[in-house]
Amino acid sequence: MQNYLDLLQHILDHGTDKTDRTGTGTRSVFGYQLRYDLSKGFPLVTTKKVHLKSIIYELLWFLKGDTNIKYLTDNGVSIWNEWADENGNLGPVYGAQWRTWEGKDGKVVDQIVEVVEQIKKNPDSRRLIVSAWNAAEIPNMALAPCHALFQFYVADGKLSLQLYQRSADVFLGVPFNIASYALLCMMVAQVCGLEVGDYVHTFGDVHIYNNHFEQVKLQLSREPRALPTMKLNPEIKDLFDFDFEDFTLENYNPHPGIKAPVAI
Ligand SMILES: Nc1nc(=O)c2c([nH]1)NC[C@@H]1CN(c3ccc(C(=O)N[C@@H](CCC(=O)O)C(=O)O)cc3)CN21
Ligand SMILES: O=c1ccn([C@H]2C[C@H](O)[C@@H](COP(=O)(O)O)O2)c(=O)[nH]1
Repeated sequence: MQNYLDLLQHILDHGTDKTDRTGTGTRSVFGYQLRYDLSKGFPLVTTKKVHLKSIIYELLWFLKGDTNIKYLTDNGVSIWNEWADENGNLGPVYGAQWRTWEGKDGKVVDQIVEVVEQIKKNPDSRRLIVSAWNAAEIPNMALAPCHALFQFYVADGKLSLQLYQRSADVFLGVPFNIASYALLCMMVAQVCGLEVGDYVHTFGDVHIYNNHFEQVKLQLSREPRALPTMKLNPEIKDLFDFDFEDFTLENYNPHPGIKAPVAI
């Protein structure tokens, strides 16, 4: 994960200090790209301990089309608590747009089902896209989608995925986002009978919050370690059949965790 550390250093060295919606302030750059060959290990940051359990439950929650935090909190995951209303609702965030995007005349599109079907039937398609950026619905969401759009690509029997993230909290959010989409690529590859290719992560405004500088410097003082391996239960042939128990992370030996406040 040296390229993640290079991104932290690049923002420190070349970023612009900007105000932001949360009132915290950030140092930010616009436009950057990370790439991981998923056959070479699972891209989980090793220079701090990352809580994979939260990442897996959040991804399963997106895939269910769920937008209420109850499923997360029932499983001990609190990362969305600050944004939910008194009933636990977040409005039509990721899960709703992925599974039940509402179009004209009440037509509902299940983007996940459709994209998996297209990967199987029409792997050379250049339209293998899922978008969470439903402009008309954004005012009803607790937070506008940060990981806004992703695209699959099939070549030489391998499935790649590229994410466009319009806004990225590089210390807290990005380690989650990288692992989450890498996992999604592996899951979709398995159910489509493909090998894994590259995970490509493209950023818009990628920033370090002003109250994360010390944590970032601590991370930059640490040496990255060998990547862990992620094993999926090979019996699972349908994307919606994955459960928490179907994921096994092996050989993850990170440096200790680093706490940081989240900007709300
Ligand atoms: N400012 C901000 N950054 C984000 O990364 C972010 C948001 N807001 N809002 C929506 C979601 C929620 N996400 C979050 C929220 C909190 C953590 C967090 O506090 N992580 C800690 C503890 C992890 C845990 O409890 O599992 C960490 O050390 O990684 C991570 C991602 C990602 N998103
Ligand atoms: O998955 C996520 C979700 C959110 N973030 C970060 C990016 C920004 O720091 C905030 C969102 O604030 P906006 O003003 O809406 O841009 O949350 C993330 O990194 N990853």
